[in-house]
Amino acid sequence: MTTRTPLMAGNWKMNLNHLEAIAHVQKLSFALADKDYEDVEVAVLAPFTDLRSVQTLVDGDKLKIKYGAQDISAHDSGAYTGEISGSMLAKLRCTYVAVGHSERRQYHGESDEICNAKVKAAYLNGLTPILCVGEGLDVRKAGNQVAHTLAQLDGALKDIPAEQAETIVIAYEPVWAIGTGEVATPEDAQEVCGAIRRRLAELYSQELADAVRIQYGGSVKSGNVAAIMAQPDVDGALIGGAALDADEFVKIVRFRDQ
Ligand SMILES: O=C[C@H](O)COP(=O)(O)O
Repeated sequence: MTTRTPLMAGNWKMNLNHLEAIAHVQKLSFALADKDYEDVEVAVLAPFTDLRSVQTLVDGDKLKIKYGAQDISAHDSGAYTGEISGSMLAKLRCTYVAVGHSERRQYHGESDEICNAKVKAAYLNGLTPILCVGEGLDVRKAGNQVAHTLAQLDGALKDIPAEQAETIVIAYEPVWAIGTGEVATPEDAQEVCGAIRRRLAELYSQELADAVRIQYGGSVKSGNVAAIMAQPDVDGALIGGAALDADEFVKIVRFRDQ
């Protein structure tokens, strides 16, 4: 049986300037001990303007924490004002990049086609995409959460070969649970995460599906993380608000103690 190392990733969203980012990562690095990294991977997804500072700190202090960006351009380079390319992120030695977060889909009109292009841009530059999928409240109320989420998955993975897809991270984030304090029940999370894994097996292979990490995101806190992580198809969390509090984020990383 495949062992999947849980990935606890803090998505800072549009919070923490580069000075605050340094202080925050330092606080995390002091609080986290080597043993915390033994069976959990820890990452932060920082604003673009923080990444160079985070890189310098991580490199200089040889920290085990990984870092990445919250978005990536679908384009390689050129006249795309305001965009940040995958090669720029790779140059900053980012490991991860979020693709298709619901806030990008909602406020920036990102379609599954755009997400697909961004997943391709990430792989082209050696970055690991954290592909975000999940349904809104109306879809959930209609009971269509699985079909909706799998359609997003299919769209974003179009023409992505198995040798790339085997490293992807999928974050299931029901939109109605993001930043609302409204956490999905562990059973809600398992229902969709399990369906995502089964779809990966259909699209690729059971072996690949067993290797891919699927996170849950949406109002994750130290008080609810253990029950969510106890679900068989949940391999980590994408944490928003609670990741801005270093002490709380460390408790989430130590979910086995909660
Ligand atoms: O990327 C993180 C998610 O949007 C969850 O955010 P939240 O933990 O503030 O609900």
